[in-house]
Amino acid sequence: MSTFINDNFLLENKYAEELYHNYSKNQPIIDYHNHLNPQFIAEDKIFNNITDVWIKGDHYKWRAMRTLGINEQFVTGNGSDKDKFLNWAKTVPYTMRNPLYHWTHLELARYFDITDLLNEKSAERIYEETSAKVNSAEYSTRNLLRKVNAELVCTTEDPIDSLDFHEQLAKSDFKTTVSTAFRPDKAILIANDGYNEYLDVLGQKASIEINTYADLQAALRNRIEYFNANGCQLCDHGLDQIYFENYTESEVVAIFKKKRENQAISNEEALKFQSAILVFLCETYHEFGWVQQFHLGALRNNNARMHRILGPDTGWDSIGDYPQAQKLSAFLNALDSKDKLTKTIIYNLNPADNEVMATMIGNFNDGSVRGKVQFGSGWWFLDQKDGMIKQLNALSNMSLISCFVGMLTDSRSFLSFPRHEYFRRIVCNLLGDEIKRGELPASEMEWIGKMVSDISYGNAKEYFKFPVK
Ligand SMILES: O=C(O)[C@@H](O)[C@H](O)[C@H](O)C(=O)CO
Repeated sequence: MSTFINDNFLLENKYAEELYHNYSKNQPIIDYHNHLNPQFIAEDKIFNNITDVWIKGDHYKWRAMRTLGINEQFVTGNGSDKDKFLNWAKTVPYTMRNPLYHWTHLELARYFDITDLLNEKSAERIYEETSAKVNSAEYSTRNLLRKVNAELVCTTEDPIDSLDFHEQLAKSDFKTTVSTAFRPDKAILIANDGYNEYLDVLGQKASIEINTYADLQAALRNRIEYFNANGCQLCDHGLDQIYFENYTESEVVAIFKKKRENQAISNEEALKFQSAILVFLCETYHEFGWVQQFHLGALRNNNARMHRILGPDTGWDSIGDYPQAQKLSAFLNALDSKDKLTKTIIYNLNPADNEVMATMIGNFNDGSVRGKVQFGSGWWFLDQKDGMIKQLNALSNMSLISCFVGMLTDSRSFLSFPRHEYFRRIVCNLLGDEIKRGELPASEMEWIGKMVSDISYGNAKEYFKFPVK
């Protein structure tokens, strides 16, 4: 057995080991937010090689390779898949203390039973060994999900997307439920390039010509009904901050009219519109009983040159320093005041906002639902050991970690599910460490084990109430 990724990886004492092995390890995975491609699952795609399934689409790896000085040709460019892998292998030893180092070796161990370290020396052999397996029926997309005991995966779709693959999967005998999250940010961000062109497509999909603000609301509602009819129970927003400006309905109607007439709108007008449409959407989510997610604080597409070449979500984003508390509080209060605040998960990208979020959720946990408003797991740059521990500590210190719905991969790769194991080991070690130090009673192992089991699976099961196939 490798001395590195072994059965007690990240577990520093017997209490942590007992909590992980007896109460967490075997819990199924509910991956309630990711960016996986549902077509690959529906068609049960067999990947060409390890690069195809493990490096393509993974901007975490891309950033590390670029930082090491690897030419873009071997990151996202026209380099061969094998050369891209060899360059990734060369990079791995330099990722020590970045979560990629742990994730890489966890994934090689869990999917391929490879416990050797990945580096230039082992690269060729590991490429051949993993690629031969990946390019086989045993490693088809559905089998990759079966290997990790995934009970449910929730992809992320735009209102204009078709859910044909989700419909196909719902009718299939594939045991893993494949749901979706409704992500309408493109309909909100009125100042973005291509906004009117996007609305034209949205109108076609909803069979509603979008000329007025009321038309836009009708089209979005139409698509929410379509998503809901296909089992969607979740939405997702990735915004720099919550928008909550004072506006009147007539102002918003006039602003939208100006936009549809291709007139310039001011930043203030854009914020008024974004505030109004976001409230409309959230009131509709409440009507449909959905869970709403807000990913707040990313500073996106910072490298204009590379954004022009590669587009969004390709590794050129970073942590923003937007103010969050005041607008978020006013926004949640406005919905709560009308009894239209649905179950909500808030994720921050700036760790300076951890305590803001951990205390904010308490303002609207009104006793109506257990854990109604959640502080989401460490996201993006924070979904590593340090970031997860900080989020868990803030949540423990200022709310109830026992009601936490736990981990999600937020990933674009079908080999990322050991991130759930990574998270579960960290949770068990945090609690095990406090038991060892006498800060939690060792007499309550069963109770603490139940907490761990709930955070690993049971709380998400109860909170989302996804239908089980
Ligand atoms: O929700 C987002 O916008 C981010 O999660 C984004 O998708 C990012 O590319 C990501 O995958 C972070 O894990």
